[in-house]
Amino acid sequence: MKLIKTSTYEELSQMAAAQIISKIHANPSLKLGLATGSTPTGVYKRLIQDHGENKTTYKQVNTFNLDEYIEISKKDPNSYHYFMCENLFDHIDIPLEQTHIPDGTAKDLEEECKRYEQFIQDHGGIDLQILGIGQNGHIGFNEPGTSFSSRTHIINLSESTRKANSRFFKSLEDVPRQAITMGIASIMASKEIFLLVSGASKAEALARLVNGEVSESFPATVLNSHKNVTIFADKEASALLPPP
Ligand SMILES: O=P(O)(O)OC[C@H]1O[C@](O)(CO)[C@@H](O)[C@@H]1O
Repeated sequence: MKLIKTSTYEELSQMAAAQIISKIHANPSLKLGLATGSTPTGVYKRLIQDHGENKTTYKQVNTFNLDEYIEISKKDPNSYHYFMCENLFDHIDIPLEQTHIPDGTAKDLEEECKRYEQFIQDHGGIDLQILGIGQNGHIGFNEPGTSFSSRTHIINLSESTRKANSRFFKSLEDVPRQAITMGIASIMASKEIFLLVSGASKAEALARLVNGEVSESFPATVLNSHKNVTIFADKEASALLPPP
């Protein structure tokens, strides 16, 4: 794993965005895996800014999001569909039909998981996956204990994840109890992974990922066995890492 430490969140976002943009220039039909949550929003802002200033085009890019809440309509401001439109898709020239997110309102959710997994494979897989990390080590919505061989599946959200995400909802009660998420094996099948880690609240998780043994009890540790991972971490998130 390559670790890039930055002084600030702004620098982290700038550096990760610059690398994503250069990959799109090198491969205009990049298959780009996307994450939600607070961490990647700085990167998305810079992609939008660069699209305005330098006209980087997304006309041939396909995006694949990691996850979506179950039983939240796409029009609900708390859905990840809504989040992605607000934070990225509505501000760049990507055709909406080339943006893909699991459908948490599908009638047959098991079937939707199978469809989404197959769909990614039919597109030749993900070239570059952007990831955040939960304080409990979750990647996508794969909570501790999720099998490393899991493919896209339905997950029961842990209370700690629901609590962490309740900041976006009116109350904890409103936070969904389930989501569809790409599995660990689906994420690991990506050719390259950028993990974005920001803030003191993620310092322990990052230290455990970097120093710890690979264990299903802390899903992100699986990244130690991927061949092409870059971690972008700001100063606060790096605080508990051993000195170089
Ligand atoms: O960037 P945040 O908001 O801390 O979220 C971390 C992770 O948690 C999730 O939002 C799910 O809870 C992931 O999608 C994200 O990568």
